[in-house]
Amino acid sequence: MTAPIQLNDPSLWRTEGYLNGAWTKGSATTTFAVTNPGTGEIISGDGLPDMTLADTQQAIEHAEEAFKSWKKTTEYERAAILTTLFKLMKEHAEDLAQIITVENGKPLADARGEIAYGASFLDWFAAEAVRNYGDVIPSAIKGVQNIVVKQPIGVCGIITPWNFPNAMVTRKVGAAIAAGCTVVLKAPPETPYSVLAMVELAERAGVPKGVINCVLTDKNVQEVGRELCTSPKVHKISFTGSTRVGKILMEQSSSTLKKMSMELGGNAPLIVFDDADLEKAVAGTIISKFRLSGQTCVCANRIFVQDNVYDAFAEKLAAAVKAFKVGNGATEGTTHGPLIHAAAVNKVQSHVEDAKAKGAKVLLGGAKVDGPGFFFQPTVLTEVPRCAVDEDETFGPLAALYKFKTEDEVVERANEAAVGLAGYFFSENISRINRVSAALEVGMVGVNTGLISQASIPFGGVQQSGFGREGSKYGLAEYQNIKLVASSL
Ligand SMILES: NC(=O)c1ccc[n+]([C@@H]2O[C@H](COP(=O)([O-])OP(=O)(O)OC[C@H]3O[C@@H](n4cnc5c(N)ncnc54)[C@H](O)[C@@H]3O)[C@@H](O)[C@H]2O)c1
Ligand SMILES: O=CCCC(=O)O
Repeated sequence: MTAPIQLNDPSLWRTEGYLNGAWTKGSATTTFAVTNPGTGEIISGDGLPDMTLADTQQAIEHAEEAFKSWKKTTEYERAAILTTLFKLMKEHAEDLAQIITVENGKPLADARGEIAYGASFLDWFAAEAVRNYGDVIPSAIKGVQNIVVKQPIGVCGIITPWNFPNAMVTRKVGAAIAAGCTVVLKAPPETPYSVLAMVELAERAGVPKGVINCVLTDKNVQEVGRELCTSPKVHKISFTGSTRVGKILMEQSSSTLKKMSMELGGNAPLIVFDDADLEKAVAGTIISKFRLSGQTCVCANRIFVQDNVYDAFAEKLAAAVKAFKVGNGATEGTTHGPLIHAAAVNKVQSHVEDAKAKGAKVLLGGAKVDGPGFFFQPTVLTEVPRCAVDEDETFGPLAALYKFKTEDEVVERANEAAVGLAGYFFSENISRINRVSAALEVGMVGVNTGLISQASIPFGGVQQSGFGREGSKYGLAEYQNIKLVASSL
């Protein structure tokens, strides 16, 4: 099938899975459709193959076979391939961004930003690969030398979400390749084309056959996931997605005691203290809350504002949100795109209705948008009481403003969530900045900023947001085993 959009390089629009260096439907007997959430139109023609359990088993075997030689490549060889892939991404950045927008819906400017972000992980891990240092440890046993080396863990099962269809792939696969691992990648059914385009570029960059394998499916996702988790040939699972699915994968992986990285859901608190610079706080809230129309795991979910600046902050925030241009991400000037599907729109609606029923006031928005595509009005609620938002991330464009009086009270509220991915606060008081940064029970804190994501930072959460860190100097270790070699001299 030809691409539904004009690409400079139409061969980036792949329509099959990828096993052992070959594009294939595998043993699929059915297909699944992909929808443009900005228009509601199906963009996948006759559909993509629903690959099967048998295809996954094959993919694992190919990855296991490829690992035998790939693990012996030098860090410099792997870094060179990652650098080539980085350059190819830059060269094809516009096509890759167009592909994201047509299947995910995000505005083109954001999609271009995601490609730059995604590419930065390849650049980062190319550099990390050649800094894969070991240790020499003083020995307590006379005549014995202790050397510690880091080795690739083996075949990795990688499961990525639709919200960053490109960057979640490069963040994981970049690290795996740098470490010397091979991978079986299960693409998200909502946004498979971005994943396939990256696999195509990886092939062009010289990634040998079997090192990256990609399974496509919607219908068989549970069987495919279970196989990745239970196969004794897979030594690592890296997952980004919901806490609900993360728990299933962890339970399934217990039979083989796999190493796991779990980047799960959040329910980020964002706190505006009365000593904040309100302009900074509004700008930070806009980026944190409304990035990708609220569909990032690090989006602010519960916005706590101190009582004596509450009205002023709410008014400024609503004025800024009113200026959004909501629409199809491919349309020039759109600042905020659709949600991924109708269920996502319904979830936002249910959170708004629940908050309203309990006493919240609608300052702006509050309703679905009629017409094609999956849109919800950017919404600001005030006087928000305890409600569904406290319990669950909305994953949509709803800014729920809670009022608080004291620092102690708000820190306790912020830490009530069972999850702990990101947290943000705004204050110009250095003592408070130190106290609150230390007190928030999250993996990542943004102070006077709503944007924290970069390749160089350890991305990840605590509690039910999962464990493991991606990117940064810690990211490579997720794909490595530490081995001691104690030798008699
Ligand atoms: N912490 C992070 O870095 C991060 C990043 C992005 C999204 N998320 C979280 O992901 C959620 C939104 O994404 P979603 O709704 O697509 O999540 P999801 O958990 O439903 O899906 C994520 C991926 O898991 C796959 N999947 C679903 N069920 C599976 C199963 N039984 N076995 C194997 N794979 C399965 C999906 O096909 C998809 O590829 C939110 O909770 C968000 O916070 C977290
Ligand atoms: O939504 C998850 C990832 C978002 C990010 O890396 O900033």
